Parts: sequence; structure tokens; C-alpha cells
Amino acid sequence: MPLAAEPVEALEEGGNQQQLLLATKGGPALEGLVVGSYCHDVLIRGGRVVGETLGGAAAFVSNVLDAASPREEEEQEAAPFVVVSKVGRDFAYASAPAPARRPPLLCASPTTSFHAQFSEAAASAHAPDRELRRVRACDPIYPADLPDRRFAYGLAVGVAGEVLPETLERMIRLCRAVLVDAQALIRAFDADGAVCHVSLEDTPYARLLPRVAFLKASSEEAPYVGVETARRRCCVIVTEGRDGCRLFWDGGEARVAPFPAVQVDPTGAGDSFLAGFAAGLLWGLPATDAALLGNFFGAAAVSQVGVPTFHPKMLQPGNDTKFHQ
Ligand SMILES: Nc1ncnc2c1ncn2[C@@H]1O[C@H](COP(=O)(O)OP(=O)(O)OP(=O)(O)O)[C@@H](O)[C@H]1O
Ligand SMILES: O[C@H]1[C@H](O)[C@@H](O)[C@H](O)[C@@H](O)[C@H]1O
Repeated sequence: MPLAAEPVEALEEGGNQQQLLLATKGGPALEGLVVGSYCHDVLIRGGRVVGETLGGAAAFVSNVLDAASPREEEEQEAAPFVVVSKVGRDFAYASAPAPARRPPLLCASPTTSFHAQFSEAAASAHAPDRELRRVRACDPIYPADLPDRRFAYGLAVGVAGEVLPETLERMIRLCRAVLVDAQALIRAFDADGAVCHVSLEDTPYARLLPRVAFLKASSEEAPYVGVETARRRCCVIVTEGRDGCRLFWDGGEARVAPFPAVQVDPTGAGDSFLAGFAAGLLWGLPATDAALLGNFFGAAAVSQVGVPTFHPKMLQPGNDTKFHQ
């Protein structure tokens, strides 16, 4: 499939409003561009550190895109996508599978690091179950850090404001269709590094929305995205934790059911969802079916601590799709 020289309208006109023209349809796999930094995650419960893991949406996304790429079992080749990520010399996970396959750019500043403070109270499906604090921040990702060539699709998945507006704009120019995680656009940090949100409309990213194919937000982020305005510019997906997700587009919406899971760590659920969704579109699925694949990977992510390990059998037909501890 030739790549468009200019950004194209990602949604088909008329007909199936949610079908993104991304699929390979049996042709060679299409190259993607994932932009967002790997980070260090420290998990804290009751004032005690209970885990230290590789984090950053780019790590979770890479993991899912590789797992979901259709390959012969004996073929060890990774899925075709590039990750543009920045870390410091203190980066502790250079040999973990995702960064080892797609190494980050090294900076003089330290690796972005988050402390996730989990509440003891059982969280509802839609309430935040952790407070995030950014304790260190690596450099932003600049437009010049992106490879100078065309990509079939792009995923803007910053965690700490590293995907600058001008970087997203360059992604839109380079990629035929761009999928964006709202957390890359609306996160702000108070004096202690606590994550808070700003209204998308008040950011320089807002004017780029009509050139974005899909915008994913968690239910906590959705009010800051302004779904009613955003859905007129692109397709908006709101993830609702254990309740699955909803898709909103201009003139319609759909709810997509979840997969049952035993949640042990919610980190990366949204990232894994978005990557599963993108993989579904690459498989040629309509958006609602792609969202079901997103729900599958979201459920898989919460069932393990940190970046999950997927067994190849998980994606085989007839697999029992319940995720247990
Ligand atoms: N407890 C759960 N059981 C089943 N599926 C879940 C559960 N939690 C999350 N998911 C799946 O993962 C998706 C994303 O989860 P969620 O809405 O919590 O995103 P998020 O808040 O962005 O996550 P995070 O910030 O932790 O990465 C959901 O739409 C759902 O498909
Ligand atoms: O590793 C996690 C993950 O990528 C989450 O999606 C993000 O919200 C956190 O900030 C990050 O620390």
C-alpha cells in the first residue's frame, strides 16, 4: 500500500465511519512510529515500595505490537515499528525486551521516573486507583529526533509531556494516520510533581485534533478532553477500566465489552489497550472490533505487574480469554 505523501483524512467518507485505512490486507507489514519515553515506575503501597518496574507507554505499546504482529512461530523478527524514546544514563532497563529491541536515545538528563501511590481502598472501575508523581523528567522529544521518512501509522504516547506540540505535528506529517493517548497532551505537574490535568482545548495540541485519527482517554481524563467537542474532530475512545470502553465519533457511539481479569497492577492498561487497538486496525478490523482487541490487551496488562509477558498461545483461536493471577 503506498503511503500518502500528505496526511490523509483517516476516516472513510460515508459507509463505515470507523474503518481506518491502515490494514495490510495480506500485503507486507506496515511500518509504525511510536513516540514517547520509557521511564522508571516505583509502585508504593501503604508507604512501602512494593515494586520497581520498567514503565512508559512506549514500553507497553512495543510489547503489545510485537505480540500482536502476525508472524510464523519460527520467525523471530520483531514487528516493523520504530520507537523514539529518551532516557538518561541511569536507565535501569536497557536489557529488558522492549528497550533492547528498540533502544532509546541517551540524554544527559535523568530517566523520567514516576512514583505510583496506590490507595488501599478498593477503587471503582472509573475512579483513579493510584496517585502519580513525576519525580524526575528526561528531555522532551523534539521534531528533529524523529526519523526523516514516511510511516503508515504513528502512536503519540508520552507520559510526562515529552511529546511537544511541534513533535506531534511532525508525526502527523510523517504518518498516514496518528493515534494519540490523551495523557501525552493534557498532563501537567504541580510543584511536587503530582500529575494533574489541563483542558485539552487550552493547549496548543487542540488545533491538531482534526488531523488525528483516534484520541484515547481514560474516564478520568475524558472531562479534560471534552468528548463532545473532540468527537467532531476525530474518533474518541474512552477507556473505562474493568467496564471496557466506548467509542465516540461524529454522529455515533458504541460500547465495547471488557474481558474479565484479576487486576494485580493497573499500570499500562491504557497503553496496552491503545496498542491492541492499533494492532486490530492493522489486522483490518473495524474500529469497534479493534477496540475489543484493545480490551483484550488491557485486561492482560492488569493481570501482571509491570510490562506483561504474553504467551503466543494467548492469541490463538479457542484460547480461554480469562486472565488469572
Ligand atoms: N480490571 C480490569 N478488568 C478487565 N479489563 C480491564 C481492567 N482494567 C483495565 N482494563 C482494560 O484496559 C483498558 C484500559 O484501562 P483503564 O481505563 O483503566 O485505562 P487507564 O486508566 O489509562 O490505565 P493506566 O493509566 O493504568 O494505564 C480498559 O478499557 C479495559 O479494556
Ligand atoms: O509506566 C506508566 C504507564 O506508561 C502509564 O500509562 C502512565 O500513566 C505512567 O505515567 C507511567 O509511569
